[in-house]
Amino acid sequence: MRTRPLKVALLGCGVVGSEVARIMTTHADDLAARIGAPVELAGVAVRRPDRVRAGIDPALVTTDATALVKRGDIDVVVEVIGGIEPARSLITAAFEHGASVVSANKALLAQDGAALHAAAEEHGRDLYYEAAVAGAIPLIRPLRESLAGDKINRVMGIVNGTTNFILDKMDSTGAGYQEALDEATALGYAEADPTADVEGFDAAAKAAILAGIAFHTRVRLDDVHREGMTEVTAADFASAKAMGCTIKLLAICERAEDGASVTARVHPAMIPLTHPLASVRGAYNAVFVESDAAGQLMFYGPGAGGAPTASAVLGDLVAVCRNRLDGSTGPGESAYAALPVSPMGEVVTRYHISLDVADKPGVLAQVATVFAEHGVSIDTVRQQGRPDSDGEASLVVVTHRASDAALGGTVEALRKLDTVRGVASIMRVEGE
Ligand SMILES: NC(=O)C1=CN([C@@H]2O[C@H](COP(=O)(O)OP(=O)(O)OC[C@H]3O[C@@H](n4cnc5c(N)ncnc54)[C@H](O)[C@@H]3O)[C@@H](O)[C@H]2O)C=CC1
Ligand SMILES: N[C@@H](CC=O)C(=O)O
Ligand code: NA
Repeated sequence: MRTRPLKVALLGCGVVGSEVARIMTTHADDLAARIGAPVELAGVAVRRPDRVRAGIDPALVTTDATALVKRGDIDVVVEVIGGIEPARSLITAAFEHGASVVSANKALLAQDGAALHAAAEEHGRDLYYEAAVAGAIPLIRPLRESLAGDKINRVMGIVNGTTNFILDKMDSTGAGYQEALDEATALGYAEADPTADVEGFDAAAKAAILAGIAFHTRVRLDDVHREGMTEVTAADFASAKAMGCTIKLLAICERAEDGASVTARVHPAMIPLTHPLASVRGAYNAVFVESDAAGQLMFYGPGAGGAPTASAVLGDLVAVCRNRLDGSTGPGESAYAALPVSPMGEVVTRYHISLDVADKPGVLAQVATVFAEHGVSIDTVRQQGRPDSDGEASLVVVTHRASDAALGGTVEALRKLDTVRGVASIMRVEGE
């Protein structure tokens, strides 16, 4: 074993960073044995230097992250600050000054992954980010390496722990949205600003990363159709239950049937209780991968939280350190397929639409005609009168597979009917 240590700079010492530092210290001997050289925490960049950080030598702590990455003797920079800046400049400077980088920053990778990969390649260094998607779950490496010889057609999963925790609480305990969100924040699952979680930005960033790797195509955050989960109500859960379903915030990346394009989207969806994703509870994540040769694979585990995320960071750290010792680098970006990313209108799936309608003869026929005129085939219709609602009824329509554009046209036309008083909810139905 080499005795001269590999030097690691840690940027950020929050939920994830503090766990990375702890594991680096408590598992130092095992890490050294696995890498073939000791790894030394050479500096820790923080924003609040006065905070007491158990197990971290105060002499290592600095508020000058830029000076730390530019020191020249750093082998690996671990970026767990989050956000776009200063993380992007720090990572770029790290490559320029000879370090490889391990990051958990999905927001940055979804926005600027191509440029960062190019910078890593230019300087002959690694950029690894297993923790950026689905926390501890090994997913990026299996997609990039284990499935490199297969053709991936679909990646669908629950990739945000906070929203899964909230939806699960709302479904199983009847908790309110805010109560469930507060608990997720206290447990360290939610981002500093939970908007990123509940509005689907976090899952969309992960979908962009997954689609890019799965389809060997550059997919950016802006290419991902995104709907959050803040408008999911107790009534939606009741409708889902009536259909034998539950509601999950899903990230779905698909190759078109003709193979000529791809789509990536994040939105709440009903899935049957019999589907394996329905039983993913709490802050757990799970991702289904469908490929030509392997068939269906499922990856499951903790997708958020300090220690689980640090596990993925440490796995990358070991891999990157091994590469440094070998003088090699791991796989970089693979975007050779360069498939176009189609808009949401071209996505084909099933829909659950809940309408408030006038409870009088002929309404059902009128509604059915609108669906037919837009080429959307109805699977089931359920009507129920509402005793408290003065001549109104709820009409729940579940469609066969139709394009999002056709469904959009249908809903627009339905809203124009006098007998349709309102569209209470529209939800996609997946996993059947
Ligand atoms: N918490 C989780 O469950 C997961 C987090 N991640 C990602 O890991 C990264 C870190 O997340 P958390 O640890 O949860 O966030 P956090 O907010 O707990 O920690 C970030 C730390 O960086 C510090 N910081 C901010 N700007 C800095 C600067 N210029 N120099 C030095 N320190 C600075 C902050 O003071 C804070 O302590 C993010 O990219 C996040 O998306 C990824 C997977 C799961
Ligand atoms: N806020 C994220 C953390 C992991 O990426 C989540 O809740 O999944
Ligand atoms: Na992961």
